[in-house]
Amino acid sequence: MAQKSVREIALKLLTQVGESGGFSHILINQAIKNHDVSGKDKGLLTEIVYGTLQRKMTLEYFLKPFIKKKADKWVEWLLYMSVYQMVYLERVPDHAVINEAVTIAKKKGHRRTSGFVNGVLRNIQRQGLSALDDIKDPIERISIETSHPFWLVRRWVDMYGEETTRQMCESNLESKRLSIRVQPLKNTVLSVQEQLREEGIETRHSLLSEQGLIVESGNPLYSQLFPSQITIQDETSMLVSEMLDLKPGMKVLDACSAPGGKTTHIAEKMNDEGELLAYDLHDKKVKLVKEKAETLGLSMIKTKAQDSRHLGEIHQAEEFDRILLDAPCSGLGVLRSKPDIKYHKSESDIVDLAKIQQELLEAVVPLLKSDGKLVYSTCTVDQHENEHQIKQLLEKHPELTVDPMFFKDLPGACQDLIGITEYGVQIFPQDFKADGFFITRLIKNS
Ligand SMILES: C[S@@+](CC[C@H](N)C(=O)[O-])C[C@H]1O[C@@H](n2cnc3c(N)ncnc32)[C@H](O)[C@@H]1O
Repeated sequence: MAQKSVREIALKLLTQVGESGGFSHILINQAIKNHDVSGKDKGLLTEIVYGTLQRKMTLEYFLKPFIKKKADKWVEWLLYMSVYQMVYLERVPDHAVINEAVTIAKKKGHRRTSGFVNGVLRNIQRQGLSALDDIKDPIERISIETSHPFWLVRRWVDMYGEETTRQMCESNLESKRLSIRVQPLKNTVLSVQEQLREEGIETRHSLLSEQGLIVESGNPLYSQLFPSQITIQDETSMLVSEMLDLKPGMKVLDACSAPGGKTTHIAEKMNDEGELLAYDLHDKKVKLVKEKAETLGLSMIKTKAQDSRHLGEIHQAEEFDRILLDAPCSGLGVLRSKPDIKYHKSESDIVDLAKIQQELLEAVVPLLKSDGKLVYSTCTVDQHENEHQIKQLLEKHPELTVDPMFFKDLPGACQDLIGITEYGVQIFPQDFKADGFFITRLIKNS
């Protein structure tokens, strides 16, 4: 496929997800399939789309002095992706980027539009870009330089300090590294690693889960082992089920289970023996969990559509040995793979989510057996949704404590993390170049 088409596809994706959100690698994979994008064009498409989304605010800053009038959204995105290539992709010459942008503008708009695009990009080429050094305020500087909204940077600096925030924001600009989880009831990690190597996929062992492999090169989505013997899952996400202290035969509740990454991990860790009830809000969502379980050949998982805030109406008190509440959250730990989230979330979303998280916690606590353990996790970096939730819950429930064994059970690689507090562990995206997660384990004392 000619590069021209790749950039047109990139523009379509960017205009679509840049405005309305909902970006994921699935969308890119779909576009690759639908348009039959091949070979190195796949890499270019992925790089342009992720890179432009990840750096949108920096690109806006660069473009601002050159745009004097309001342009259509698609024209703005065309300019963003062109400047992205001019600044960050060394292998693509500027004149090729400009010619391509002008061709797309001609095809999609009026002659005036292509003249405008040509003028803006040529002026940038001639005059150069505004220096980021000109931004004196440290929060604004991090915000523009790493393309994170001002409110978010200020919030993170208040919570974690300037240095950690800068590291986190810079780390969010890196490309996402894939990791996989081996279905241990079907294959061993060593043999999977060997089979992947034969398929040209190099991996190394995860430090966070004995079932985990980090992909160093190659694409496991094209492996023969996918999806029945390996699951794509971030290694910090794997750590969540690792921390549940599971044994075969237990009765386990997964209150927010879709699409089922952690549910299936739990079943694998329990040897597929015992009871595992997996809930989520809608039929469509629990269907994903069911399908994932079937694909991996796991039979212990029972799924049902259910608002877990009302689980007390269908379950007895003290019914479960283990409970996982992998709560709905703002997702600020996964900005590397879903960069659109940072432009669409607001502080009021965090307040709303925190309310639901507390309601979910309150609903599942009575269902936990005496001496039972509850893991609370989110894929976000925000004290309000994480540490504060646990603090608030413990104040209301003297029967609960943070399980002291939780900290001992954390893998060696986590022992010195700066995110460890009395309430659990906040893993930052820069810690393992993986998703940011908060994880804690509570125990109900008899
Ligand atoms: C972080 S995701 C769970 C991811 C899942 N544990 C996994 O590893 O694949 C949070 C889930 O909570 C679900 N959810 C939100 N509110 C809920 C509620 N009141 N009851 C049950 N599930 C809810 C969402 O639909 C979403 O699928």
